[in-house]
Amino acid sequence: MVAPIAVAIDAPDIETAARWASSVAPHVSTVKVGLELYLRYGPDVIASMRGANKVALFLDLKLHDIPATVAGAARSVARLRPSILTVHAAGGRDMIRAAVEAAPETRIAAVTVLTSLEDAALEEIGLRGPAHDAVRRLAVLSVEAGARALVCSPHEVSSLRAEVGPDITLITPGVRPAGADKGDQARVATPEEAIAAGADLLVIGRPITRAADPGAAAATIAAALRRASTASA
Ligand SMILES: O=C(O)c1cc(=O)[nH]c(=O)n1[C@@H]1O[C@H](COP(=O)(O)O)[C@@H](O)[C@H]1O
Repeated sequence: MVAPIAVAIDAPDIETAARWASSVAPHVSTVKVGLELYLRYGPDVIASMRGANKVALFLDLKLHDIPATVAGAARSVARLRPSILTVHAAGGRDMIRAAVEAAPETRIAAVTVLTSLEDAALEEIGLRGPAHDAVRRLAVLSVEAGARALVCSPHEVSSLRAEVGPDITLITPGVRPAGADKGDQARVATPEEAIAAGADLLVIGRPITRAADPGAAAATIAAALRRASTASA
């Protein structure tokens, strides 16, 4: 059984991306293409990720603009049939709704507060914190605007679940196996903690892609999640 993990394929070139995708694909449900690859290669990178891999495609463009522009952008990429497309919740209610209406076949995921930000950073940019409250505010607004998925850190998952119910997909980056380098992530937890908190899909990049063998790293995390779910059953 594949694990509910979206591997962030943040690779510098399409050859590396294709190699990482095919090595992790047997172990995970999803691969995520973000700005680094999409801005360089556009739709070609999506085709290359799909290739022979039977994985869902998560397109992480974090759209954030006026509603008409976001609607146009969402319409442009909807024809690529990504299973998930991200927008920034901070773009506001009308912008989120515009994306949802423009891409009805795609699950629009609203990014609440980036997992790289902690409370001091929120204060600096003038977003009323603490992070936990800002995430809740943005999540409620996003769901009211029609978003069916939310991106938050593992720290906010259990309270968001209580707030938005079982039908909204909760996606958490900021995931680090015990002992792994946090890098630029601020609000982090282990894969087991994120799933126990109620996350539906874990976004994991560098702990897998920067390992000597990305396929083995993905398999190890997937096995740890299976063990944790058997132990809690
Ligand atoms: O939307 C995202 O996927 C996202 C939102 C967020 O708040 N934090 C965050 O790290 N991400 C993405 O998740 C991935 C995390 O990668 P690693 O830090 O390497 O595991 C990157 O591709 C980020 O762009």
